Amino acid sequence: MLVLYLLKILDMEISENIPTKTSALPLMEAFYTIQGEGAWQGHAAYFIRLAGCDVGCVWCDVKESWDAKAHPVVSVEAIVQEARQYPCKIAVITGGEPLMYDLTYLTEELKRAGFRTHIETSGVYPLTGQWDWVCFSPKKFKKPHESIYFKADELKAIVYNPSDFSFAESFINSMKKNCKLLLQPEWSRQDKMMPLIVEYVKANPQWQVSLQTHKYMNIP
Ligand SMILES: C[S@@+](CC[C@H](N)C(=O)[O-])C[C@H]1O[C@@H](n2cnc3c(N)ncnc32)[C@H](O)[C@@H]1O
Ligand SMILES: Nc1nc2[nH]cc(C(=O)O)c2c(=O)[nH]1
Ligand code: SF4
Ligand SMILES: [Mg+2]
Repeated sequence: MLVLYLLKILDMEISENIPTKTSALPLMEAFYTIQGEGAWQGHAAYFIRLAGCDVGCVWCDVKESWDAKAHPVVSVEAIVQEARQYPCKIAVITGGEPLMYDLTYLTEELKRAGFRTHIETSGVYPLTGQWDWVCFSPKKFKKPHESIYFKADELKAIVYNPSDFSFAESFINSMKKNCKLLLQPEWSRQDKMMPLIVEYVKANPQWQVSLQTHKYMNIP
């Protein structure tokens, strides 16, 4: 009885100390551009790149984002205020790994400002926030959290070597029925992997090709 009472007090103290909303986030950069990848490729979008990632992909194209402490913590209000200056209706939250943070308040405020909310994630942390589009890009370096499978609208697998086709296939039975299936070559291995991806998609037409088109357009 006494033990239960102590546990209750402890629980109350802990819950009182947990902030109810994450009102500020480490921000590496935010920029207005064209979504270069995936199902929404070609649409104007405002990108919000949160800092911090512990997944450790050897080929990550934004390693400067990994150390959250190297970037300023910015209030959600300031992030959304900046976003509102642009005419697009899509806000893409990326990183780093954005799901390291509770994104409930950020997505509430973006929606209140009239944005569609899209996320780019490796899915290794539980999904928080209200999302109009979830791009799940699984990584061999860290196992995804199971909350991502049913929520993902797009599975975007990166092809760095031929074993990545079977890695990509290993997820499809867990995904919801209408989830888009995309294969994207790792940028530095494009020349080697592109012919394999083309043949794979021709033989397995449930998959589509995704390219990092912004890198060809020389835009952020
Ligand atoms: C930089 S990550 C940030 C979001 C999240 N951490 C993730 O990995 O999904 C954004 C997207 O770029 C992809 N990406 C990162 N480096 C890449 C590379 N060298 N070539 C191709 N795609 C890459 C990721 O797989 C992910 O889909
Ligand atoms: N233009 C553009 N499109 C993107 N799609 C996903 C990106 C990302 O880094 O998450 C990205 C990016 O960095 N730039
Ligand atoms: S999970 Fe995303 S941000 Fe983190 S290392 Fe991998 S590609 Fe980079
Ligand atoms: Mg990028």
